[in-house]
Amino acid sequence: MAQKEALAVSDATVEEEYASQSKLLLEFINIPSIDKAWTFKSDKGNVSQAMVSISQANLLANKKRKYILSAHISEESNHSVSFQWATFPVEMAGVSVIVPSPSGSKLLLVKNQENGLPTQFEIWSSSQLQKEIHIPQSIHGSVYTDGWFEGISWNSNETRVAYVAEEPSQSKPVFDGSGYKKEGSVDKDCGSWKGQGDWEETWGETYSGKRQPALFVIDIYSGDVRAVEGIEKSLSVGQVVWAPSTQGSHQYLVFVGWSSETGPQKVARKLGIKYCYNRPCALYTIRAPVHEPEAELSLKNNAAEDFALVNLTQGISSAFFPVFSLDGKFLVFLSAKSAVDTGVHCATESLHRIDWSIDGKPCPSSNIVDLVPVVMCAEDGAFPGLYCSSLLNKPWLSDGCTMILSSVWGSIRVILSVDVLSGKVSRISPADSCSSWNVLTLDGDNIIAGAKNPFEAIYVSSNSQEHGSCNPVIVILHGGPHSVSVTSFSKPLAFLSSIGYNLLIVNYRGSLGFGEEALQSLPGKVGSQDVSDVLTAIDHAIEMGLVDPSKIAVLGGSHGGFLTTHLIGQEPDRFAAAAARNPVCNLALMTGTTDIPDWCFVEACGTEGKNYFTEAPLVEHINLFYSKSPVSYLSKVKTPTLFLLGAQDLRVPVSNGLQYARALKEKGTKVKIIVFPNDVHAIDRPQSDFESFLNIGVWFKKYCK
Ligand SMILES: CC(=O)N[C@@H](C)C(=O)N[C@@H](C)C(=O)O
Repeated sequence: MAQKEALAVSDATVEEEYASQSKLLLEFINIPSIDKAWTFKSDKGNVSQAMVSISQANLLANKKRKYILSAHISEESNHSVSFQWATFPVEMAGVSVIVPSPSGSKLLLVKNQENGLPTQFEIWSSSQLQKEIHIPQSIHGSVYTDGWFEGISWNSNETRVAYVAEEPSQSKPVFDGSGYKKEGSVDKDCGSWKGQGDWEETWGETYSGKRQPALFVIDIYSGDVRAVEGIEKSLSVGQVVWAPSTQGSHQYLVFVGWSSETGPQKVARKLGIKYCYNRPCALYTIRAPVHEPEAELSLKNNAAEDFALVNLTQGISSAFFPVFSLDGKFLVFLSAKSAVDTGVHCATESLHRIDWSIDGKPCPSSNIVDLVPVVMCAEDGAFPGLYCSSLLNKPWLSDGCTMILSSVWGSIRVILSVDVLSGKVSRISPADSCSSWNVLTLDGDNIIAGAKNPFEAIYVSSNSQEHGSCNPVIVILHGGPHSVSVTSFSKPLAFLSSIGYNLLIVNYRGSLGFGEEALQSLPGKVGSQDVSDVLTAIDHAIEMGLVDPSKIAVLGGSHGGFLTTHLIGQEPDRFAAAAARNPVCNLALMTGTTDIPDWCFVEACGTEGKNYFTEAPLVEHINLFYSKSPVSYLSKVKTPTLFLLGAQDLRVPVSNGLQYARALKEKGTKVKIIVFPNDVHAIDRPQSDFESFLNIGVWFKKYCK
């Protein structure tokens, strides 16, 4: 009876915790995020216009609401800049992506639609809709707006747009009561059905069901869409831009191609590409198709080699994010050659230049100039190398040779300038600022931005310590493992801080932002070096009086979940509570089910693992994977652990977390499992994000007060 009463009291407390924390969490979830920004020149010299694309969670619809907010930017005589924001934002319902034309006089809106409906292109002028074009699925599927294959580019005279979209679907076999119906048979009786046809490989996590990305060009006046021909079938394409051209000369496109047939593994398989910069890729150029009525004429007047595909970066294993200089004289691009060559999924990048001849034909033997090399080990806080997740499409200052970008430097995202003639890199954001800076866009020469240790940790105090005693701490561990937590605002972390937790965010060795040597020190030592770095950071914080050793919780996703489950197994008395989002718990199970089996080999065996990778692992590798996994320490775990799992995760399939959680349950450890049936690896659909962090907050309040 007494036990029943105690249970009822604890249930009521938990209910209250859910009610009060959910109100607070909603406040954070509703904070809008800035996604992109553009600026436009105005007639008045010191004034320009800004357009900012913002998104906000719409929990009821379980989608993101997108809207646009505009501003006038004026530069005063003392060079200070002020923004006059429009009174209200305007919602962009149903819009997948917006792309202003180079002069700013036209705006392209792309609306991808579901259920096989045509993709809609809308061209707007400053006052009205000028043209609406519907592109049926027989021409192409959805336009790619994923930030990786994505590329939508206006030509310089603003008559055509090149873009990346899903190739049209393959025809499916048709059967009826008497068997197979031959293709093209027109008999439309109701006793037939469509079969599945051949299974097609995809690029894995977040690309499930997506068809191969292919190149198209649309004439915005006639609405005529042309597929770009001459690109081999095995090449997935993305990030297209128009090459500069002079009047009368042919127009070329430059784009990135990822082959699914080559690569170090020599397998005809597309391996997962999301968060994986180690997939070989190159820059290509090809002549843009011409539209009616010139098309037929042009074909007659040209030799076949004029239309041939040219690989511009044969000498380097990776080339992406192509950007032409303002004068068109050079093409700058990023490379993840270190990731490709070592097999580590994300590594230090390098920046390169190709000198471009506007009049001549592009050639495969272009000289690649190394501008910013990979930095192995930065001395005394010096530049650690490039870690950029994107480039602006117009990153140039008015001198035409200074490029502005943001990159990670230690645990901080900084703004850098790079002189693309000399390769000189300078840090622009203040060296004494602990804040992370992200470049949104440039307005002339103004930058519009949102605000000898081998590893670092960021300590966030919830600022409510009573009588010298510490609030409980949550150790936060990023995934990857080659990724990084920077000092920027994070809604879920702000929420956890607001409910009374201090945060210890550890960038263990292997993180981005500290040079290539520290990054490459981890593969082969996962589950030991990274675990010991985290323990060192915790001990250091305890010594500094920042952490009470009896009140430590740990939270991590993916490889951060690997560390979370390793820590509660290797140090069973240290952690009062744990939460793991799509954790890697058993590499031996993961290798046969993930979209990146090569990752298991490289992280467990070291960069040599790249050469051992096979779809049919040897038993010695399976044994090694098991011994390096949290599952091998499972019998020691005592910490109450919450599991948040996305059932559609192709990266760390749900079976990894479920197997481990069920095994903990079997041995009597306190476990709570929430599976989100429609979520992928990131668990970031608004309702799932909300439910995840609410449960993390309540779980920690219950077990780590
Ligand atoms: C390369 C990769 O995706 N690794 C996963 C195991 C992982 O840790 N992913 C990171 C990006 C994450 O935070 O989800």
